[in-house]
Amino acid sequence: MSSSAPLFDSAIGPVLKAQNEPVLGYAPGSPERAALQRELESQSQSAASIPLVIGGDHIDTRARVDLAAPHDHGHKLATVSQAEGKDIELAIEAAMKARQEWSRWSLQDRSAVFLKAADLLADKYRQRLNAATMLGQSKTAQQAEIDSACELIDFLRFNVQFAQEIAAQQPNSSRGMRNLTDYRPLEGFVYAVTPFNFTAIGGNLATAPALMGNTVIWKPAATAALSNYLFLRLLEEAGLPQGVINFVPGNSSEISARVFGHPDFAGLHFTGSTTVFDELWLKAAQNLKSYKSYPRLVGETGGKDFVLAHASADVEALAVALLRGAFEYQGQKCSAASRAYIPASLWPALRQRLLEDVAGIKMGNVLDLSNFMGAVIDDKAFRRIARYIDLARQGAGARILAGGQADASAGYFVPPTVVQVEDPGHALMQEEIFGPVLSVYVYEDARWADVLRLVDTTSPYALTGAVFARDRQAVQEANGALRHAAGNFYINDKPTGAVVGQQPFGGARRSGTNDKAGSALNLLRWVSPRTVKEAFLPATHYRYPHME
Ligand SMILES: NC(=O)c1ccc[n+]([C@@H]2O[C@H](COP(=O)([O-])OP(=O)(O)OC[C@H]3O[C@@H](n4cnc5c(N)ncnc54)[C@H](O)[C@@H]3O)[C@@H](O)[C@H]2O)c1
Ligand SMILES: N[C@@H](CCC=O)C(=O)O
Repeated sequence: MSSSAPLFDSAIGPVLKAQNEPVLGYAPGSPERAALQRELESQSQSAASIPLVIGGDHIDTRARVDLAAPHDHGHKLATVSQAEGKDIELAIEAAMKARQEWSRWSLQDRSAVFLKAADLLADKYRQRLNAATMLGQSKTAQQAEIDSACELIDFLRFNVQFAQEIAAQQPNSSRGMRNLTDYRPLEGFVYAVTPFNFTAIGGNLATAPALMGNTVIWKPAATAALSNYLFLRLLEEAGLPQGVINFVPGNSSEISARVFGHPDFAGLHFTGSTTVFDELWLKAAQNLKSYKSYPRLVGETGGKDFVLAHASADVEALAVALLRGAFEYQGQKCSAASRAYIPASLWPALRQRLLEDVAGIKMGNVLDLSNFMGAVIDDKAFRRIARYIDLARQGAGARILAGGQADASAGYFVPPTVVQVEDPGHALMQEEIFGPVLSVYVYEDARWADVLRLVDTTSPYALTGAVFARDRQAVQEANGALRHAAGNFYINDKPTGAVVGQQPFGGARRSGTNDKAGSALNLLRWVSPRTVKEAFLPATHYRYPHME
């Protein structure tokens, strides 16, 4: 990197308009299916070794943990190096060193790295990253394609567009002066702590601050290390300079203690559970006075996402939305439909159609592409979900209508489970389960207004939600009454599957800071703008006209 590179970009060329990456279908006989199957076979042959990546060095540590396939836990996929205290100090040093040059690169030059990364992912790396996501996180071909290929490519391309639009926003200048906004990166490093469930989210949390000129410490979820490390290698191939993103899998608490104790900590880019985000926020607060600047804390967290049906809803569309919304990726999307409110008049027809479809769902090893569902991520998740199913089985006021028999003998399999509850305040209607469990409350049609209040007040979260109605008045009422109940609100569609550039994603209340991943709003959190005024003809005496 040259130190004569420009300090900031005020002159930006025409903004490149991003397009969403088309989703491939993987139908039998298609070239993408054959390529994916070859890659799955190749990655299944032997266990990978995943190092730390600090300042461009790939470091194998003595402390390591094994990573297994969730759908076949006897199959070891990788051994993952574990960062310890001194590694974190080195990673922070590397980030601060790389910052000196990276923060001076022009936005155009930084953008080129991420645009090249998007192109590499759309082509050479597409099936490699999809296969790693399928094997490591137990996604089907469709679920991997919309995540590790399309959503991640979209994040990379749209963020470049949004960053350029931000840079082009400049203040007015009047005669005798010029004014500029210099979109500086934060003065320090950013800590990206990422979840297991979306390879795209991991990639975005690390790259969005980097695009804005920051350097990053990336702590991936242990169970997503295979796909996340492969993405880091892709970034290296795209030309990301050493030390800009430092990859440190390892013990979360130990890593966080070092990071939050460092005076150059400038921002947290987190996605995961509400409990962990609370913990990290408190750590930052405890250390606040030791930081150079007030850190930016961005966290997208849990959800208890609803589907509310009005008596005018289309039953077929509702049934499909519930099934896909609740059970795709085993219900492990923060956006997953988890509580449903169904009018009594529709329930008999809906129940029949939903249970018939659920009975036809195929679940199993994701190497078999005919499966609709794989396994949940690990033993801890399996046990948590099983506890909720037991609550439904044993507690009064709940009845299991489908599923319920979880089995962890070969992989962590939890079948799609539908529970009907009598009490709309049941724990199954309030708490995030993060598994394939859909709780249904059936209400009297005439109590629509009460149900709107119930949906709004039952759970502390406010991430996604959907209303199904053909009656326009009902749509309007739900849209108004549930304005603060979801950051992403859907009308006659499932509450999952937000697309970058189309439905910017994030929720409020206990679902996070709602900084909308994959939008300009998020990128603005990673800059600390400086206003520059230059006077061409500065005043040469201090007196004003009224003094004459
Ligand atoms: N709102 C969103 O956009 C969104 C998107 C995806 C997932 N999620 C949420 O994420 C959760 C599921 O993902 P998960 O199981 O990976 O979440 P998690 O909170 O268990 O883990 C998230 C990350 O935090 C790390 N972590 C855990 N304990 C930590 C600690 N004490 N200090 C520092 N880091 C720590 C984990 O290792 C992981 O990297 C769900 O609650 C889901 O709703 C939210
Ligand atoms: N874009 C995804 C985000 C899911 C989070 O886990 C969705 O909208 O379903």
